[in-house]
Amino acid sequence: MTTETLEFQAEARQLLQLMVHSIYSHKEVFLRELISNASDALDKRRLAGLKDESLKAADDLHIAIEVDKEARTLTVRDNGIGMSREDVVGLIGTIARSGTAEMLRRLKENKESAELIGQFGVGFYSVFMVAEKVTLLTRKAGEDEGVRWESDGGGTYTIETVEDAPEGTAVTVHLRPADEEDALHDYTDDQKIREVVKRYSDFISFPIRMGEETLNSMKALWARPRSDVKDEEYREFYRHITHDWADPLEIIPMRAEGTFEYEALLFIPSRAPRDLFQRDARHGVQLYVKRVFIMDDSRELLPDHLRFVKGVVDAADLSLNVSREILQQDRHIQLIRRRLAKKVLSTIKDLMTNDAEKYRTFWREFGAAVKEGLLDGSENHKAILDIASFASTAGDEPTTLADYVSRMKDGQNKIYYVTGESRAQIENSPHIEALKAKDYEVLLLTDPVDDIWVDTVHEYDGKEFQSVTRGESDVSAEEEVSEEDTEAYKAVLGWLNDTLDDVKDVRLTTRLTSSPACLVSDNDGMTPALEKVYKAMGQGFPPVKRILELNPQHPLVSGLRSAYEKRADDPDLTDMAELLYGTALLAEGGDLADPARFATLLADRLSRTI
Ligand SMILES: Nc1ncnc2c1ncn2[C@@H]1O[C@H](COP(=O)(O)OP(=O)(O)OP(=O)(O)O)[C@@H](O)[C@H]1O
Repeated sequence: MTTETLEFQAEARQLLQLMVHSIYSHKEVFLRELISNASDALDKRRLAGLKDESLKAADDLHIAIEVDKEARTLTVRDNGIGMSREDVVGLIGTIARSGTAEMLRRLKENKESAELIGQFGVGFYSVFMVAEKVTLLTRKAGEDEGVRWESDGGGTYTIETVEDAPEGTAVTVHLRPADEEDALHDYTDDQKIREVVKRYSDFISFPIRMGEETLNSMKALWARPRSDVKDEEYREFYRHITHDWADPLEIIPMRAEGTFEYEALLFIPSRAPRDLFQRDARHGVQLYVKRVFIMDDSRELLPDHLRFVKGVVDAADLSLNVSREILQQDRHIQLIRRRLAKKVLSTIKDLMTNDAEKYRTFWREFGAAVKEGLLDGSENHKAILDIASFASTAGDEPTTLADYVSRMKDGQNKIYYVTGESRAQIENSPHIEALKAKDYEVLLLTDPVDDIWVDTVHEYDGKEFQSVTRGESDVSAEEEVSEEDTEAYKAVLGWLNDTLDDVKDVRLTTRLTSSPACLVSDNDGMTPALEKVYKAMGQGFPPVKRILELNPQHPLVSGLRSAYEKRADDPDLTDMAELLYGTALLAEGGDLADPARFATLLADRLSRTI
C-alpha cells in the first residue's frame, strides 16, 4: 500500500507546536482525552447497531489500555465506531472546533499559557505533550479497509490504507522518556495509569481494562445519590460532556419516580457560550434511555430560553429508537421539560438568597437568554420575573423587581423603565428628568429582548410597567403645563409642526427639568430600540415618526418663541428648529440622519456667539 504524506491545516499546526513544547504540569490529561474519544466512539457504535441491523455491535464494547515497557508505548484501543480515511483527514488533520482561533490567540498572548492548555481541553492533540510519535489504526464499522495514520507532531502526517485493521480505533503513543522535572511521568507504569483513569474517567460507562483488570467503576453519575459523589467527579463528568474547561456554576441532580421515571443531572455553566444567540448553534442536553446514550444536543428537553443548561437526562420509558420528531410530540418529554425548567428556575431563586455572587454571575451570563422566556406565553413568567434583575437609577448594582417595588415612593404606582443600547446612553436621557426630580427609580433596560417582553408582560406584583419614552408623561416635576404657556406657545408650536418633517407632533411638557427637548413615542408607537430589533431581524418598517416635546422653562425654547413672534420669516429660525430636534435626538443616544449638516449648523451658530 502506498503511504501518503499530508500537511496539517494551519491552525492545527499551530496547536501542535504548542503541545509539543508545552510545559503544562498535568500532561496526564492526554489519557483522559483519548479515553473520552474512545467512549464517544463506543456510544456511537452502540447507537449505530440499534438503528441498523447489519451493524449490530459486538457485545463487549470496551476500552483497552495496553502497555509495552520495552518499546515505551501506551495504546488506547476501542471497538467503537472507528473512522474512514476521510474522517481521519477531516477530523484529525484539521481542527473544526469553534473557538480554536480564539483559544490559540489566548494561548499565545498569555504568559501562563501552560495552565490554559489544560483548561481548554485540546482533545486528541494533547497526546503530543507526551509523545514522540503517535500511530492511529482505525476501521470504521461496516467498512472493509482500515487506515493507519502517523505523525510526530511536526507539520505533516502520513496516512495509508491497511487491510487487516480490527474494527474500532487504536491510538498508540510512543512516549518520550520520562522526565519528572518536566512533569513527564512514566505512563507505562501500571500504578500511574490506574491513578489517572480513576481520577479522570471513573464514570465512563464502558469498561476500561488493563489486562484482566477493569479500572473504572462505570457507575453512571446521575444514578448515584448526590451525597456519594464528590464534586470533583461531577466536574470531570461536566468536562467530559461539554468540553468546557471552566467548572460549572451549579450542579442539579434530579430524580423522578412513579408513572414516568427519569433521572437527570443538569449543569449550569459558569459562562455563556459565544453562540448563545445563534439560531442554529448546538445547545441542549444529552438524552439516555436506561443508561444507553441516545443523542447529544437534545433541545426538546428544555425550553429554548434555558438552552445553555448542559447535562444528561436518562428516561426509563422511551424507545431506544426515539427520534427528534417523536421527542417533540411525546407527552412524557413535555412533562419532563416542564419539570426541568421549573427546577432550574427554582435553583436560581435559591442562589439569589444563598449565594448572591453566583446569582450575579448567572444573570450576567444568561439573563438575556432567560428573559426570552417572557415572550412565549409560558407558565413560568412569574418565576422568571422573580429571578430577573435590571440596571436601575437607584445604584450601580442591578436590582430585582421585588426590591424595586419595595423602594417605590408614596404615590408611585408604576414600574418605570427606559430602554436603549447601553446604560451610559440612557441613564442621562432627558425623559427621566422629572422622575429623577421626584426621586422615582427608573429601570435601565439594555438587552434587545427587553424591548419586546415589556410589551407582553404587563405587570409585576400588580404594578404596571411604564415606558418613560412613550405617551404623555404622567409624572411631572411641576404642575401640568399652564394655560398661559399653552396659549403663548400655540403659534410657535404650529409653525414647528409644519417645519419639522421628521416629527409627528410638537407639544409642551413638564417632564423635562433641565433639557430643552425630548422625543417620545405614542403610547402604542414603536420605540426606536424596538425598531432596531426588528431591523436586525431583517424586518424593515417605514420610519416611525415621534413627538417632539419642549420644555417651556428652558431659555432656548422660550427664546425661540419670542424670536418667532418678532420675525416669523427669518430663515435662521428654521435652522434653530432643526438644531433643537437634533439635540433631542442626540440626548437619547439616537442617530442623526445627516450629522454633517447638523455639525455645520451648529458651528455656524456657535461662531456667531463668540
Ligand atoms: N477513538 C476514536 N474513535 C472514533 N473517532 C474518533 C476517535 N478519536 C477521535 N475521533 C474523532 O476525531 C474527532 C476529533 O477528536 P478530538 O479529541 O480532537 O476532538 P473532540 O473529541 O471533538 O473534542 P474534545 O476532545 O475537545 O472534547 C472526534 O470528534 C471524533 O469524531
